[in-house]
Amino acid sequence: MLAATTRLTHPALTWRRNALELWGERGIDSRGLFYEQLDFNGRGDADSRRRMRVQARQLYVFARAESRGEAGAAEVVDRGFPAFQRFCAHQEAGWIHLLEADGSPADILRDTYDHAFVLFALAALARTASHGAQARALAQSTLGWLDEVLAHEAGGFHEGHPASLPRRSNPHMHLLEAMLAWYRVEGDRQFLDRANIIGGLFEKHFFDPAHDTLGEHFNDDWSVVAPPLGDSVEPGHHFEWCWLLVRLAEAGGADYREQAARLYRFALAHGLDAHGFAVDEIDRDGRPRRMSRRLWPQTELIKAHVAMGERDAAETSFRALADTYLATATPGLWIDQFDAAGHGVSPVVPASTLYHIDVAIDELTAGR
Ligand SMILES: O=P(O)(O)OC[C@H]1O[C@@H](O)[C@@H](O)[C@@H](O)[C@@H]1O
Repeated sequence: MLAATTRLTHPALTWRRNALELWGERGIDSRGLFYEQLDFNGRGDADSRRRMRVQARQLYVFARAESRGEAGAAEVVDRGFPAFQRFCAHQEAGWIHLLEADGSPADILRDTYDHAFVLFALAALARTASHGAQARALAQSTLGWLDEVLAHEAGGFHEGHPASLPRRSNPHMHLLEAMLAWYRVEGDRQFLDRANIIGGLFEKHFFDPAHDTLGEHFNDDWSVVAPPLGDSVEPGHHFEWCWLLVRLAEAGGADYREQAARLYRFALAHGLDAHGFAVDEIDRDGRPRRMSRRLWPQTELIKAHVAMGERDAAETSFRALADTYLATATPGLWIDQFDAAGHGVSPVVPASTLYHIDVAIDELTAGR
């Protein structure tokens, strides 16, 4: 049974403990592989294929919980980390994209976005007592392989190996997140340098100063692809980049806080619905496209509020999130998606909801 050993002063911490208890008990199978999803009664789906990125995200969450001293988390990590290495490692190098339910490889694509989450999880594992050395060694080989095989001659990284188009800003955003996490753990300048390089890509290619928007999809040479992909704006990504760019500057890296504020303001002005929830997609003129609203853009909204120093707004957004997205049947479950009319449309709870909520709660409660 997972139980908090710290005092729970913010309601968000109680909700996180509920989530950790549930996912720690029900969200991992006898082999140590995490389920993709639970149903609203908290039952895992043994027949689903398993995406590597979900395994990495769950490992991140439980490694962080172990470092905070939450009872039971270390056991989950002790089961999950060896299984991750056994099932997800590619036989040559890197990490495969997808597993069959029986654990055999279903897609051996090595995807850059996925690898960002491997590095992010390894940074959290590096802080644990028993897995630090192994996590450091794996991060070193993963980064080396990324540089060797996935680096693109026009800067940044290919989408994956084998390479595909369009290229996206999104994997680079999560690599920035991972490099900042490693810099926090090691204090080693190479990680800040890597984070700065991604910041440079943001400034040069991803940020559109004519619109104050973030580009999502690009050709090989970083030119923006044609609409509709080329002018798609995801408010959630505006908030997520805003948060990370502020953290980059605070870590002593390059300072893109002005652009971060412009992304934030654009998404606040055009990317929220009448209830203040972040919608899934608009265009670069601020016109609505997909007015559904997943959970993750809401967690990014909270992180961006915190990064911008808007504490009251962060608390208000978190309360609205809890009022609407917390599932009532089983404590610890969060609804993943509502349609434009406000009807819950996710029939199950994806495991990644735990990661999205966990990072937002860390930000909301830091220093409180
Ligand atoms: O669909 P899941 O796996 O929950 O991910 C949800 C979202 O996470 C965010 O951090 C971004 O990377 C998004 O591009 C992604 O769509």
